[in-house]
Amino acid sequence: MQSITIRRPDDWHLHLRDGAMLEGVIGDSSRDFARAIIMPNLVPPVVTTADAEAYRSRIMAALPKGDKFQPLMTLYLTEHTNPDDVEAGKTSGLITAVKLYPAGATTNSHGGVRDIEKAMPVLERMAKIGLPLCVHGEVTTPEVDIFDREAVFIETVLDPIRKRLPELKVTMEHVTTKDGIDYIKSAKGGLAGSITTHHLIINRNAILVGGIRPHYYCLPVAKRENHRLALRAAATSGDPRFFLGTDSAPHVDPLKECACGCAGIYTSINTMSCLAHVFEQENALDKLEAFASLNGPAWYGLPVNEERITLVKRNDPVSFPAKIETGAGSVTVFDPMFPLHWDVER
Ligand SMILES: NC(=O)N[C@@H](CC(=O)O)C(=O)O
Ligand SMILES: [Zn+2]
Ligand SMILES: [Zn+2]
Repeated sequence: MQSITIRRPDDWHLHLRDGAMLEGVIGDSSRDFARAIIMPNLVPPVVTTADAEAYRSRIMAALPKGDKFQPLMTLYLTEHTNPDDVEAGKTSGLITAVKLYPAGATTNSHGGVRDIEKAMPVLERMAKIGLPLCVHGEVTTPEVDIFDREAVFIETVLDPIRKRLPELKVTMEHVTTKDGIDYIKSAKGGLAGSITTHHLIINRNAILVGGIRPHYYCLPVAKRENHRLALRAAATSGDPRFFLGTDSAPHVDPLKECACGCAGIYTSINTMSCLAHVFEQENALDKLEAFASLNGPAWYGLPVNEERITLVKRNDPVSFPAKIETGAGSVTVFDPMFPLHWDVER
C-alpha cells in the first residue's frame, strides 16, 4: 500500500463562522490541521482586537475535546480601523494578519474598504511593524466582468499599494488566475499566495455545464482551464511563495440552492484526500508537504508543526458524507467528481 507521511498541515485561509455552524464544522478542521488563519467576515465582522479575543474564545470553546488546534486570528479592515489597536493585537500575539475585503466583493464584505486611501494609515503601520495583509483580490467595479476582476485588481489596486508600501507583506488569497500566479512570481519579495483545494480541481465548467451547480460557486469564481493548470503547476512546484488556504466556506444548503445563492465551497473534511490525489496526478507527492505544511509557516514566520500525519492510498474509494449536519442546517461537502483513494490515517 502506498503511503506518505508529512508534517501536520495548516490551513492559511478558513471560515469557521460562529454559533451552531462553528460547532458543526470545527472538528473537520481540527482533525487534520494544526492551525488555521481564521477569516473575520462574521456578522458583525471581527474589527477590533477585543472582537478577535472574544471570537477566539468561542472557537476554543467549540473545539472537540482532546483536539489541539490553534486559531490564528485576523482583523477585518475597515475605513475606521485604528492603527494602535492593530499594533496592540500584534504585540499581544493575538493577531496574525489583517484582512482586506473590497466592499461588496464577497460574503459579508459590505463593511469592507471602499476608498483604500482611508485605510492607508493602518497599512503604513502594518508595514512598519511587519504585520501581513491578507487580500481578497477582486475589484467590485460593475463594468468589470466577474472573470476579469482578479486581474484588474492586481493592476489597479494591489500593484499601486505595493509600490507605495514596499515593506508591506501581502498574501494574495485564493489566487484563481494565471495572472495572479505570474504576478506573485514576478515580485521581488513581500508577496505570496494561497491556493484553495477546489481551484486545483474545478474550472468554470463545473458550475455551468449541464445545469447550474451552486455547490461549485465560490468567489473568486473558478476560471478557464488554462488558469486551473497554472494554479496546479504553482502549487505542486514547491515554490515557497505558494501554500494551502482551503477557503472552506460553509453555507447551509437553502442559502446555496436558491435564486441568488451564496458563494462558498465546503472542503475542510476532504481537503487532504483531494490534495494527495492532485499531487499524485502531477507526479509531485514529494511537494505536498511544502504546499500544505512548510511554505505557510515560513511565510508567516511561525515554526513548522512537529507532529506528522500519514496519508494512505486505499484500494477502495474513501467515502465522505455528501452533506454534514450542523445545528444551523445541512452543508454540502465538496464533490471532486472523481473517487478519492487517499485517506488520512487516524
Ligand atoms: N470564498 C467564498 O466564496 N466565500 C467566502 C468569502 C471569501 O473568501 O471570499 C465566504 O465567507 O463565504
Ligand atoms: Zn475571499
Ligand atoms: Zn474565504
